[in-house]
Amino acid sequence: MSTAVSSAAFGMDDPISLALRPPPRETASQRVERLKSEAEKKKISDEIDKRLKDDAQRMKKEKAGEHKILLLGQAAAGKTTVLKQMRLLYDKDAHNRDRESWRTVIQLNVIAAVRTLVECIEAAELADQLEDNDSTQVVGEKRYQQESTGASVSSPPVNNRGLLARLRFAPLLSLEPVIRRRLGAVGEADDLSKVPGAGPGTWSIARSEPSSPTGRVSSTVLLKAGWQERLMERMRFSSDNSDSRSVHSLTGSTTGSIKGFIERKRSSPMLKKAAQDQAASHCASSEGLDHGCQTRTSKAEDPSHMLLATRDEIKKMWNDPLVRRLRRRGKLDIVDSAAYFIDHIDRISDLAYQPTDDDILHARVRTVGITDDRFQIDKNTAYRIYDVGGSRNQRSFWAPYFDDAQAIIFLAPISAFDQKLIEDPSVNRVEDSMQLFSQIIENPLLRDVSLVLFLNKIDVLEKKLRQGILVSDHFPEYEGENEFEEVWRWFRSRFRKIVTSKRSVAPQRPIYVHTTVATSTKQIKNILASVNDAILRNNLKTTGLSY
Ligand SMILES: Nc1nc2c(ncn2[C@@H]2O[C@H](COP(=O)(O)OP(=O)(O)OP(=O)(O)O)[C@@H](O)[C@H]2O)c(=O)[nH]1
Ligand SMILES: [Mg+2]
Repeated sequence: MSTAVSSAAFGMDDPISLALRPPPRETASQRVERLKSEAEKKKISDEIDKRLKDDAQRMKKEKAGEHKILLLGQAAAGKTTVLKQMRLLYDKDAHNRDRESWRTVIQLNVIAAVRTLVECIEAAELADQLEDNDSTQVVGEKRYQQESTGASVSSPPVNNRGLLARLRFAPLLSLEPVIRRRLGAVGEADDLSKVPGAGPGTWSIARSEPSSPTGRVSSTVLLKAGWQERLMERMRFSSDNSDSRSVHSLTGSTTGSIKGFIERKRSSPMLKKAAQDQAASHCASSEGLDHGCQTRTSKAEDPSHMLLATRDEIKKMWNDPLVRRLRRRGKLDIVDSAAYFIDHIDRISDLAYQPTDDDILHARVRTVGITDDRFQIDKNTAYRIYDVGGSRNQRSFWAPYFDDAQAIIFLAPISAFDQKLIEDPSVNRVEDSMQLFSQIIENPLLRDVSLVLFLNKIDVLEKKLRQGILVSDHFPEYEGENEFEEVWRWFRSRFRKIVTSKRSVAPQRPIYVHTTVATSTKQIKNILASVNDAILRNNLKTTGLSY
């Protein structure tokens, strides 16, 4: 359909060449106009060619029984968890092959959870101290008055629980960057173009990803697609070479950081004693130490040994009255799976620990870029699943994958009603989910795509409501009881309203809504079976909304 026909291909007096020949005595401005119009026609022609090619490809795939499904939703919505479920259900061999690599991620998840707990204790104490300072000012004024009358007032006690916890867990926490490096993790603010294997183009926008607005290191780990293969490769390499040099340099820095920390805390006799006790017990707990901490063996940088040595302390901290209070009030800024892993710390810290299927489903790795997996569902059907990174700076990479999709599974974690986006702390996470869902259903490219909405993490929602966290504190327009069934029905009605308001975009498009716990294999298995039916039947254009 191209209009740029070469005169070498045809004689100058054939009909096409004659039609394309510039008019005689063409002026300069006419020539510009003509070329512009030709370029315009070529662009339209190319678009039609591409459309025809895409349609042909799509028909070929459909004929081969392959269905393209996109997993969409904000960060931590549960997209990768659904993908893991699919792997567990439809490709058990691949799931089992990956098992070992999840062990390291789970250990990192636990260590990051411990760090977050320590930070939360410190923050809570700081807030208490600031409050105390305010009252000290009042006390000071009173003291002045009382001193003048001969009475005395003692200053309020300073609590050091946070500092003690940081000290106690310093050896364990110092492993976090080591494991992140070992996994090839990408930092929140890292230049993704430097990630091994990251190509240009789709990665460029991700470079501007800001660090957490709180200034804290993210508790989740950012890994690029293919991390499992790379990790297994590295593990094989290190077991072949048992690189003692890197072990020593790493443990050197671990020891250095503990010593530096102890030095800085020398001013407090109570902390000094605790630090010395802790350093001594840490040395004692790392077997094979012939010459004290100076010549630590690799066990000091082995997360398994470190978790084993500190598991009772972790349990103690988890059950500390302050932490319990923060947990009860929903003030613990910790990932959803942290509680699961700490509850299973005895098993996870066992030296022979092997992750179970449930552990793998709870492990948290943030997706960067887009992953593409193929599952053979039965003899005639295959799924090609695209799992995307959900944070805001990743969303611009989704559009090229919309082209020939047949179904979208959109995940909205309604348990996040009391949380803000990491990327923008002024935005409520459920509001963001609704906005994103709205953008997806009004996208003309997705007019013919079956939509399946998972209102996810309802187990977490139920727990939060039981803890007394009020929906109306975050959605003042909510007037119902703070009761599970009423709350999830209300959120579902909010999403339904979005569908109704955008109905004109695709009046016949089927949309299914499920309340889900993505970590529950039994539930997801049933729901995926119905998703499968919906895609295969493909006769829902007449059904309209179906809840
Ligand atoms: N309790 C509970 N945890 C869930 C549920 N769904 C997912 N999770 C956990 O939530 C965390 C985040 O889930 P992911 O599947 O990694 O989230 P994602 O949507 O892929 O996030 P990005 O990759 O950052 O876009 C993981 O630790 C999951 O185990 C759920 O229904 N209930
Ligand atoms: Mg993911």
